[in-house]
Amino acid sequence: MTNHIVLYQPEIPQNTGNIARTAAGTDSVLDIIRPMKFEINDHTVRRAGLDYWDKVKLVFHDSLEEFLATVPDQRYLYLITKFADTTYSDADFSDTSVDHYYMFGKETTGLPEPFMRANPEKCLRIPMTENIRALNLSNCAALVTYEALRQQNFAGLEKSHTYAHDKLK
Ligand SMILES: C[S@@+](CC[C@H](N)C(=O)[O-])C[C@H]1O[C@@H](n2cnc3c(N)ncnc32)[C@H](O)[C@@H]1O
Repeated sequence: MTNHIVLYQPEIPQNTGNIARTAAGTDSVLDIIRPMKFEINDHTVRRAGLDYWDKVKLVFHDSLEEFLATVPDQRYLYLITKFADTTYSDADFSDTSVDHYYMFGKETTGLPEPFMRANPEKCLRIPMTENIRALNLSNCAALVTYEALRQQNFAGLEKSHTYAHDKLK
C-alpha cells in the first residue's frame, strides 16, 4: 500500500515545501499536477522542506487526465474540499492492500468544479467554523494523511525511536 498526497496546480511554494516534508515523514508519494506557479527548485520550496528533498517521492503529471490514468482504482481517490458534506474522518482509509490518493486543490480556487460535481461521492470536508474561508492547504494535507495513517495503524511508520541524545529515556 502507498498513500499519495496529490496537489492540483499548487501556487504557494511554502505550502508545497511543508507538504513535501509531510510526504517524506509518512513515506507518502507526492503527486503534483501541473501547471505550477513556481519551480520545485525555488529556494522557498526547498527551505520549507528543509533537507528532506532526497527522501521525497515526487511524481509530476502534466494534466488532471494524465494523473487520473495513473490511479489503479478510483474508488480510493478522495477529493478534499470544504464543499463536501461527508467528514474526512468518516471515510474508510483502512485497507492496506490498495493505494490511496488524497487530492487537494490549488490555494486560490481549489479543485476544478466540474470534476467535483462529477464525483460527489469522493468529496470529503474537514470541519471548520465560518470564521475563515478555508483551512491552510498544508495543514489539510497533514490532517488527512495522518487520519488515513491512524486508520492504517501507522503502517510503515516508527511508533517509537531511540535517539542518541534521548530526552525521555
Ligand atoms: C485554500 S483552499 C482553496 C479555497 C478555495 N477558495 C476553494 O474554493 O476551495 C486550498 C485547498 O485546501 C483544502 N481545504 C481547505 N479547507 C478545507 C476544508 N475545510 N475541508 C476540506 N478541504 C479543505 C482543499 O483541498 C482546497 O482545495
